[in-house]
Amino acid sequence: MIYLHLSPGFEPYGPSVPFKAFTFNGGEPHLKLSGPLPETSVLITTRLNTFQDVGLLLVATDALRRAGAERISLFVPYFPGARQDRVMVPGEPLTVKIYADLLNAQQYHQITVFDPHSDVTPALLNKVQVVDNHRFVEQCLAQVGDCKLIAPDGGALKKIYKLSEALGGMEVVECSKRRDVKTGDLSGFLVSGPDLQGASCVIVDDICDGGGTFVGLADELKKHGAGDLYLMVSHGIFSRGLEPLATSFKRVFTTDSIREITHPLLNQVSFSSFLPHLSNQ
Ligand SMILES: O=P(O)(O)OC[C@H]1O[C@@H](O)[C@H](O)[C@@H]1O
Repeated sequence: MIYLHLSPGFEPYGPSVPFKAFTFNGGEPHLKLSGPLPETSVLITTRLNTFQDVGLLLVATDALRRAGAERISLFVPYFPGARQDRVMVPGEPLTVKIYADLLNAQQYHQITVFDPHSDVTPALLNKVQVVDNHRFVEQCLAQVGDCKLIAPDGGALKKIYKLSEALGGMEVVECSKRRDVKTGDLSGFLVSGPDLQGASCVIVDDICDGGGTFVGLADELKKHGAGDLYLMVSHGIFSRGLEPLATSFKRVFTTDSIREITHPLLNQVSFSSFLPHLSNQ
């Protein structure tokens, strides 16, 4: 097995394929392998945040096949469009299916995704392997100590109970989002379950985008007497930066599935530490 790392930061574990990638002045992605392939089995690792990233992946896949690769697998920790996994109102696209169809057409030997937003992503992909968040959360919890797991909404419950079981039965606090009946906008949270007085709490979710969900939930947990608050999200988009989270959370944990970030509030776990476990796929 050899690697082709399309995104910086997913450090090679074992031999990797040298290549040069660039974008033509007109905006088209291009890539050239720097020599013959030493092996026919290749694992491509990549971040896919934009259609441009997908374009580079497709040209890389084609270049590998033309160079003799027979078994190409893909590791794409953050699956793009995964939140647009249903058409809520007429006129919307089903974005996750567009990406899934494009990748399925490449006939990868296996596609590995990390903690996808919902079951729709793996359902749409052929030959998919899902890496759950258990190892990531366990690694982060070692730095936090005794705490309760917070499920931010009903959709997160199934996953968080599996996580709790994997971690030896950690206590789960169930929360649910309250929405304005007219606009559907988030208006607050309901927190139910054990006494939180002075307890350290860890909110676990798949994605932090703007962070509004978690700041709102943190406020509610504080009203219930919670102690130190931590946030663990598999995919850190942080579209408003980390600052809005700084007053609510003692520490934020994420992976480098979206990009590499350095911030005093943040602990970032690199996928380079997970890649060894994928090398036999
Ligand atoms: O409040 P922000 O960070 O924008 O959004 C994060 C929430 O939006 C959902 O898709 C995620 O699963 C998470 O619950």
